[in-house]
Amino acid sequence: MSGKRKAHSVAEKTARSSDGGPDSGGPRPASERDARVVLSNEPGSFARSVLAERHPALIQQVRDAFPYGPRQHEALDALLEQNDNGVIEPLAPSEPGHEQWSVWGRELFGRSWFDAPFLWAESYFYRRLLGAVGYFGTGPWRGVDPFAPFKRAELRGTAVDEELRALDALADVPADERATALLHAAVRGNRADLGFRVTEGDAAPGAPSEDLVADDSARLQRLLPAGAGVTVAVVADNAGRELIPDLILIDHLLLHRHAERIVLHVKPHPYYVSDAMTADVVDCLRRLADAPGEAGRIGSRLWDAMATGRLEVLAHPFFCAPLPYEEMPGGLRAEFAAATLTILKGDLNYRRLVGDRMWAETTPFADRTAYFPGAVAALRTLKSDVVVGLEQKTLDALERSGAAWRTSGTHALIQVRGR
Ligand SMILES: O=P(O)(O)OC[C@H]1O[C@](O)(CO)[C@@H](O)[C@@H]1O
Repeated sequence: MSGKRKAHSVAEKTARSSDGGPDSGGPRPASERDARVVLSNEPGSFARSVLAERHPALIQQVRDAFPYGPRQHEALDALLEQNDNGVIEPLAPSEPGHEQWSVWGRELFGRSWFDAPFLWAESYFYRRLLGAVGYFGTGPWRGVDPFAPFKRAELRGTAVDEELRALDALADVPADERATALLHAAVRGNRADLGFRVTEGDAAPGAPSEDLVADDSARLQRLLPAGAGVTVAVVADNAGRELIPDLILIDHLLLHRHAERIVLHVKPHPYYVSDAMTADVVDCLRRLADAPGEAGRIGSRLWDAMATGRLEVLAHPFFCAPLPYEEMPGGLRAEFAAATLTILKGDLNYRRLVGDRMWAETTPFADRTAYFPGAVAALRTLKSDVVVGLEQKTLDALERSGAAWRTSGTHALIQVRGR
């Protein structure tokens, strides 16, 4: 299927379905063939608001967070102008990734950002933002994460202190209850998304309303019985307040031998504001290890697990590619195939897993992920229009509620497909 997909032009890939619903409003297509790619050019759509509102706000936040020189300010001005009024320009031939992006963007350069697939446009925006601040350059700003101040502030915050203290109360509860609590904390952690907060106000975890629209947690637990001695892959999403509960869940899986080895996949460079890189894993491990009580014990166990190789961090370049997982390269496919279960965190990973299209919401999750090499679980807070695997009665109730349940971060899901 992926080979066939790749041969399609962007025009075919983005063809509209006959239902024409731009966003959450209209009925979704009945057939898979008709599900259209999410674009950002529909007035009033969520995708459009990300490009039109979040991206300019983000440029401003990054600009304010660093004492950049004239070169960076000019490049950020140019990116803002292009984002608002201009067309998509290719990377300069001297820029790292130029060749790769000229293939990925072949049919999109010269067009408006708003006409490109949403997934592509967001991904390229982050690549251009990093370019503008000199992240890939040869000068002194090379490798300086433009989102580090936001990630650091979050990690140092008192909310994290409270979340870590709460672990003391969990230390003595039976292992299966603890497992459920930690699983839900990892799902809820996905609400702590700094990108989401650029324009939404503080939508952090701890707020009420973690409403699961699908809950396959029992299936997930059956896939990882205690003592199984297997390898599990965890594809991380955000750093800080999301990665901390992810690491705590990882510790639980290792401690109770639900997994013998865990591979934690992170981004190779800054992405979608708060996405985790190796440096963020290190910061979170330090935060845990330096904490008193149970959090500190978890931190030192994880530190040891890194030393023995039971916990390994990988940063494959594909995680910053503007592509669905269906088009993952062979090496990464083999990694996932070797794992008994791959757990994908977050909204963006979900979009890439099922495909960033306006699927009928009741399309089975197992069908959309049949291509994935091995069992796969999605732990996600809903922050974009894409969703599959809902039961009709759940969907009806959500629609009747009148709430912006798809995009407001108030709802979450745990979906699992076995082998
Ligand atoms: O951090 P997460 O859960 O992947 O969420 C990122 C989400 O934020 C957005 O960039 C903007 O809301 C979405 O497009 C994206 O799916």
